[in-house]
Amino acid sequence: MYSKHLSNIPTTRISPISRIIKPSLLHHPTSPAMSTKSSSSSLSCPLTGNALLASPYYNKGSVFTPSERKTFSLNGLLPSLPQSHEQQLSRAYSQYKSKPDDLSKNTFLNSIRSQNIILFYSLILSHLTEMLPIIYTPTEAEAIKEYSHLFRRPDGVFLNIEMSSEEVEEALRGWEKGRKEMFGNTEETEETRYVVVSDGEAILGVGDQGIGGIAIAEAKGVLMALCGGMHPGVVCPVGLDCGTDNEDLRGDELYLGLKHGRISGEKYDQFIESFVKAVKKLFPRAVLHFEDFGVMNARRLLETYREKLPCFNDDVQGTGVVTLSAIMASAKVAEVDVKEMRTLVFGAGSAGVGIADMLVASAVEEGVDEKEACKNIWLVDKNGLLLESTGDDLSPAQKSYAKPDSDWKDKDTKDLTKLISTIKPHALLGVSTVKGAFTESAVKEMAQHVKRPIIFPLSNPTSLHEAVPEDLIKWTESKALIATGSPFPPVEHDGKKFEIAENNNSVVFPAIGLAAVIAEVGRISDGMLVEAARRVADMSPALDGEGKALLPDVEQVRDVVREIAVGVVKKAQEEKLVKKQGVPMDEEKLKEWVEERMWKPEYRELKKV
Ligand SMILES: NC(=O)C1=CN([C@@H]2O[C@H](COP(=O)(O)OP(=O)(O)OC[C@H]3O[C@@H](n4cnc5c(N)ncnc54)[C@H](O)[C@@H]3O)[C@@H](O)[C@H]2O)C=CC1
Ligand SMILES: CC(=O)C(=O)O
Ligand SMILES: [Mg+2]
Repeated sequence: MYSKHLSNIPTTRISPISRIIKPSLLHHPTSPAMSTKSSSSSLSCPLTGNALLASPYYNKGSVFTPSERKTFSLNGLLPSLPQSHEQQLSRAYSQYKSKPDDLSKNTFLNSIRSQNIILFYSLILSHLTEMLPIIYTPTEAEAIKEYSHLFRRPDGVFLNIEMSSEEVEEALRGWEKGRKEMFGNTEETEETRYVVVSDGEAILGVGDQGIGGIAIAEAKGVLMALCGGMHPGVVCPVGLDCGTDNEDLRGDELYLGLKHGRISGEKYDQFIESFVKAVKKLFPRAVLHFEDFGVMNARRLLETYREKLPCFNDDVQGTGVVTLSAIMASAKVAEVDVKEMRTLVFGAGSAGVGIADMLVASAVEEGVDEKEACKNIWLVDKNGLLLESTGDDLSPAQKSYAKPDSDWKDKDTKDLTKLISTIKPHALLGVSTVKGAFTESAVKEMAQHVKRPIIFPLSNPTSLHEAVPEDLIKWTESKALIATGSPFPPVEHDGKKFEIAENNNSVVFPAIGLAAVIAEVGRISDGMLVEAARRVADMSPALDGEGKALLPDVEQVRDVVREIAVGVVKKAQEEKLVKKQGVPMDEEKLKEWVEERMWKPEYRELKKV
């Protein structure tokens, strides 16, 4: 299945650097980013001398050619001998390796990003499995906790709740002006196309990180370029500083954000409204990505803005999509019909309800009645199973899943093992941030009722996983079908190897974002999201044999992203949501069209403006 989708991609023009970067990333050495015209191999550069060396977008460091050194007044500003991109990568990699721990590696890579984006992205793409956990979960969570201590230079827009709507607009306008000055307004980076925003309240499982939350917006923006092929110059990270309830941060004299408690209610809503209005006004073709908002806001904001502009909540919808795809793949392996599956979601917060909703959306697409679909999903939160009697304490989104109390009279609604014994779920999904919550007794109970227990401990970072794969394999005698929120190495058991899929929204949001941007969709529909999940499930390696991962390997993320993006654009075409003119209808042509719009981190010859 996997190869069916990935085989017919033409391999063309392999540059020498293909020894380091996968050939599939080098198909279009001169590819444009967001433009419909193909660009020439050169790039117009408005800068010279030290200003050029200081620009991460044009800087090539030791790779500047003799003629570029002459044209751009660089002679004397660099050591004499020009080197190749490969040599530069090799030097950067040995510097990276010399760093003593993961956090220092994270700092090192971010420092490269602020010096030279081609080097940064090409280095990571050549060591994706090794470096993704350093720039993303789990290490990024540590970096965010230390944000105010590690801070060197800002990247993105810092907005705070005390700003008037005029000031919010002015700050975003200032960002756009600086961006245009930097790029000299080239065709491929004409305007901001993707805005990632976080208010820092629920960061990667490590809670309220205040203004440090801007770093998750940066990291997700980096993944948009790295995995999604969005030109890094059209991505705008935004941090919304609304105060913090994290006492440690407030007590830290180096903390860089507002030192009062979080402001909520009307003032918060007005602040968000002025931000979204300014985004719509200043970046009319942008897609807005919400990241790591608190449980009281994530869903609510998505519902408020979903019909007003193309926007997306990654924790709710991205997690929902990737989990749905792993469930679809597991269902094929376990030979159960997804529509009939019983699912217990442990942790009924943003991610938990998002997953439940995606399961329902997919069942509805298959013709199942929405209420019936909800009956097959049980949500458990810190006070136990969600019941109708808990009504007032439940959010509107949670209420659809609350079970009638009459069905649960005399039954335990709190203990996980007992819940499993009553529900007999096919799938158990953990998004609770409770380390070790999937105990041996709970897992063994599950394995008594279904042939292939589908168990996904998805909480991040790694230290918060509800169970570790090794135990799940042992407790179920290798029957469990597993996916985890952060990466895990394969498990060896009884002489067999079991690959563990990383079920992280990073596989899907770059594709959904890319598709939404290049096709200029009016909104992001449930149909588009379900199609994204189907595309990923069709590429599941687990369909090719026992022990293989449920989800595609991270090393193939670019190819996978392209396939998903094609599906999403096609669905948007069916639903008449595509505003961009001339988007091909034919699948093969569409594939090429998407590929041509994926930015790749390769040096281009610089020419004077
Ligand atoms: N793998 C992935 O792609 C993603 C993973 N996550 C992870 O999922 C976790 C949850 O994230 P969010 O939903 O955004 O947070 P959230 O705070 O909205 O939800 C967590 C929920 O777990 C509940 N909970 C706490 N203790 C519990 C207990 N003992 N039993 C049952 N439920 C309990 C909380 O009351 C809350 O409703 C985090 O660790 C996050 O990093 C989130 C998004 C994507
Ligand atoms: C992966 C992600 O978005 C989270 O853990 O919040
Ligand atoms: Mg998140």
